[in-house]
Amino acid sequence: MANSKYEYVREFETDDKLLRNVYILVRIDGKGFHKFSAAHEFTKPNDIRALNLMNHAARSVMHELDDILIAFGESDEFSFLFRKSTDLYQRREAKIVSTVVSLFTSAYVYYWSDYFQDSKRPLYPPVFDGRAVLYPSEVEVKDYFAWRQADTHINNLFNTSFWALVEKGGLTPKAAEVRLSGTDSKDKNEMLFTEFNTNYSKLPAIFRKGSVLLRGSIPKDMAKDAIIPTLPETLPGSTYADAAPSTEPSAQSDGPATATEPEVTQRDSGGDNKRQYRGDDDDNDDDELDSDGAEAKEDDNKGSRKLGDGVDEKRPALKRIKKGVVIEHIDIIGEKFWTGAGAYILAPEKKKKLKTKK
Ligand SMILES: Nc1nc2c(ncn2[C@@H]2O[C@H](COP(=O)(O)OP(=O)(O)OP(=O)(O)O)[C@@H](O)[C@H]2O)c(=O)[nH]1
Ligand SMILES: [Mg+2]
Repeated sequence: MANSKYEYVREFETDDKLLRNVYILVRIDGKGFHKFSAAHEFTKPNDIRALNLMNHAARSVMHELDDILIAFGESDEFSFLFRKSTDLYQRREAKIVSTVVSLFTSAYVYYWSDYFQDSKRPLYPPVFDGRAVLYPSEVEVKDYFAWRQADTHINNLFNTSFWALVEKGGLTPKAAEVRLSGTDSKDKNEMLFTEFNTNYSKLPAIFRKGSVLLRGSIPKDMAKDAIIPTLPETLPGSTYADAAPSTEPSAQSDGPATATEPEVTQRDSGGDNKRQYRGDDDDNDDDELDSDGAEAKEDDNKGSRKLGDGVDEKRPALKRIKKGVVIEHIDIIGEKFWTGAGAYILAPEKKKKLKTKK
């Protein structure tokens, strides 16, 4: 296009390239989801439809952007970690963040009715914001994800306790808050177990641990936009303690166990965390191949992670697999994850010619 006299305005654009050779973490968060969740009658404290929809939208982002290594989601937020060497959009911050946010939001709306089956679309357009943070080393990356999962644990235990007191115990929101003030994790576990017959460690792992999206093996015939299977036992109307037990091997069979939870304790002082919601409502992997171009094949499940909620032993053997995005609800706090399922994330990067998308 020929230059025009107006073109000088381009000089006002600033360079927003992110530093090279450091991890790029993009976190998106729902705007005003306190209101959005109330307007759409999300079940409390966790709505499995909403969580699965978030996971679906995040999976769409990972399908589109190959350089995302792992994503972690809870509540109305998702974090995406890009490989250190990514050259996506020449590392221009605005393009990276806006693409992630836009893709996530459009997928959230696009797939809405697959999860909220009684409505065609949300009552109003949901909004997500986004930011990019740079992390120089593995230490910060591990601590970042530990921070988010600890947040999930703290908030979910609080919310589960709070709503048990309100919905089952008949307390007012204010009284429930007072009751929980000054309690730690152990106190809340004990209260749930003795007063509400709820073993917290047996609640579905998706609620307690959030969702971890990894690059892994999925069934050959699984479509890119496959609907994420719901935990049927958590629907409908089962807001907390009635939900079916998690089948993790580490879950304990009786007693108010805390052993499977990350080592985080927080004494509640009454209201410093917005995610602890207190009910004041009145105010392209489809044909992805291995690097050598061959379709991956396995005789059984050995050596591959499986899709789903960690209930591996109940799943049929995957005769034919391909690479895709696997959704797990596992501990990412601690070395076990980073040397096991997540080992590929921080492994030295293979030298390869990076694609540059514009
Ligand atoms: N009932 C219910 N509410 C949820 C669920 N997931 C998220 N929410 C709501 O979404 C909120 C997310 O927390 P925040 O991101 O801190 O709150 P926000 O209203 O989105 O505020 P901003 O992010 O600052 O715009 C929670 O406090 C809940 O009100 C869910 O599964 N069930
Ligand atoms: Mg929010």
